[in-house]
Amino acid sequence: VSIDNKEGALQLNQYKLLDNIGQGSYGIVKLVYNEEDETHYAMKILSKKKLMKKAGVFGRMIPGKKGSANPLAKVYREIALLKKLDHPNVVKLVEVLDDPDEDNLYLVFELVHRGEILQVPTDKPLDEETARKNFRDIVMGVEYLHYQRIVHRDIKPSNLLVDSDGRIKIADLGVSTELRACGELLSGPTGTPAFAAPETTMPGVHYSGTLCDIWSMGVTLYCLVTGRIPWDGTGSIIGVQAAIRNEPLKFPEKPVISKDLRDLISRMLNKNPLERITLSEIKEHIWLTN
Ligand SMILES: COc1ccc(C(=O)/C=C\Nc2cc(OC)c(C(=O)O)cc2Cl)cc1
Repeated sequence: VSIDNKEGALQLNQYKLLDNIGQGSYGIVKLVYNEEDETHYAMKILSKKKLMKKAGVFGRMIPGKKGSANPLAKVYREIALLKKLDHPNVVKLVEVLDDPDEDNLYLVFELVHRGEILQVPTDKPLDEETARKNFRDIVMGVEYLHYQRIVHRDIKPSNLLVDSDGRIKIADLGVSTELRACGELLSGPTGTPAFAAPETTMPGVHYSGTLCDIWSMGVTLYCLVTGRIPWDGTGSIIGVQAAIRNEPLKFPEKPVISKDLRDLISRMLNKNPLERITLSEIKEHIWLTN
C-alpha cells in the first residue's frame, strides 16, 4: 500500500481519499475516488490494534510469519467470507488494502449514494408506505445473512444505507468485531444498547443470535415510523437495559401508527425470544403483504 500526498489529498494506491462520510465505534468511513475505474467508493478504515484488542488477543501482531497464531487471522478469514457475500440488500465489499507493516486495514465497499436511512431522534420520521418499502428490503437482506450463517447483531438505522434508487443495503457486517455465526449460541452484550434484545443484557445467559436480529429490526422499524427509540432509560446503558427488560412497549400519540404496524412491531419486540415473531412469519404479516 503506497501512501502519498498528491496535491494535499491522501492517496492509497489508486484511491484518492476524500470526505469523511461515516463515523462509529469501528473507526471512520471515507468517500474515496478510484482513479483507475473513475468510480467513487466508501472506504472503511479499521485499526488492527483495536481489532486485536476486540479479538481478545494482546501484544504485537507477528507480521506475515507463516503458521503463526496470527491474532488477525480470524479477522482476515471473516473478510474473505464477506467478500463472497452478494445480495442487493447487503453492502458489497470489493477490496481490502492491507499492508502488514501498517496498523490500518482498509475495506473498500461499493458506494451507497444516499447514506444512512434516518438519523435518530428525528421529528421527520418516514411515512408507513416508505417504511414498508424499506423494511421489505431489510427483511430480505437479513434473511440472506441468516442463510449465510451470519448474525448481524447491530441492526439499527445508521447501519441501513439508501442507494440512488431508494433501495436499502445493510452495512457493518460484523467485521469490526468477531464474526457472528448464528446457530451457535451467543452470550454477552454486544451491538448498540438501545437496539439490543433483553436476553442479551442478562449476564451469562446464552441466546440465539437470529432472534436478537429480529428484536433489533423491531426497534429499527419503531424508529423509522416514530423518529425515536422505544426505551431510552435516562441515557445510561444500565438504565436502557433495565427499561428494555422491564418496561412495556409504548407508542407515542403522534405520529399515528396503523393497527397492523403496531401489531407487527409488538410481535418483534416480544421480550420472550421464544414467543418472538420469526423472519418467515414477518414475511407473511399483513402489514408487509397488503
Ligand atoms: C451522504 O452520503 C453518504 C453515502 C454513504 C455513506 C456510507 O457509506 C456510510 C457508512 N458506510 C459503511 C459502514 C460500514 O460499517 C459501519 C460498512 C461495513 O463495515 O459493512 C460499510 C459501509 Cl459502506 C454515508 C453518507
